[in-house]
Amino acid sequence: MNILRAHDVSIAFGGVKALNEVGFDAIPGEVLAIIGPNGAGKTTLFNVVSGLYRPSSGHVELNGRDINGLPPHRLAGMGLSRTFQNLQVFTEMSLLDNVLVGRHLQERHSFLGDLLRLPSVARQYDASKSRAAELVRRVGLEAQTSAMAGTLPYGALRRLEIARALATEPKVLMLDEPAAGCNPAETRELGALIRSLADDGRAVVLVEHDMRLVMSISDRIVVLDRGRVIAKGAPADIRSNAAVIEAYLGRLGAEEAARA
Ligand SMILES: Nc1ncnc2c1ncn2[C@@H]1O[C@H](COP(=O)(O)OP(=O)(O)OP(=O)(O)O)[C@@H](O)[C@H]1O
Repeated sequence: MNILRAHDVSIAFGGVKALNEVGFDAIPGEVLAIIGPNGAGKTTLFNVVSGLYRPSSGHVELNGRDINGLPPHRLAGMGLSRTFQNLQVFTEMSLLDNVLVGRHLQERHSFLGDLLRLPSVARQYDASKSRAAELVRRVGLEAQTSAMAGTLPYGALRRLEIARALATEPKVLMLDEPAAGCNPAETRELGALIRSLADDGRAVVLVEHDMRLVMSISDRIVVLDRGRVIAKGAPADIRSNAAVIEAYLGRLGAEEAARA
């Protein structure tokens, strides 16, 4: 049932145990949110799962295969793709070219084939170009396909980033703070897009600080605090979970909130 599984993952930086036996499952068709206060370990978990860090213990499995220590480009080839908190778009390139760059990871062609300009390479390029245009359309940016990315408003850049991550045809899409910097209207549109990407059958895993967005699009939520999982469940359960409220507000704040 699950396509991505983290099992008892731990990692430390110097004396700081950033993750302590953390686990979760991601399921096709679902949005799984990873939340927690600042410094809880969310980004570190993303970095472990997407191949940037190797855990000191525990395992990450993609489609039942142990992927510990595999580099991001190998993971992309196996169906896992991610975005970053800081936008990674090329502002001097068109939207289409930005997505084509992401697509490049997916293609197989030889240096010699490129050099000789083989018809098969040209055909592959045409197919990639039309798929890239389709993905630009999929994220709602078709009117700007040929525009320079740098001319877009912030919310559109966030969508472009998602189109680029989709270019490797992932089955697992990991989004690191997809709504960071967006205004409320852009955030709502992004939420609808993210939900629809999961509804298409992908497993979507996201780290996000905007609780309204998280609560409205997630099927399940994992809450981290100081490197540990303190709660897992549906949005309604998480919203009323005492340990979660305390992690966010502190014990005194939680008591005040309960009295209010
Ligand atoms: N490369 C690193 N070197 C040393 N310490 C690190 C490193 N990366 C993370 N940490 C530490 O690990 C802990 C978890 O950090 P992490 O960035 O994963 O938290 P986070 O939940 O993503 O926080 P935020 O919401 O602020 O982005 C923090 O104490 C942080 O200082």
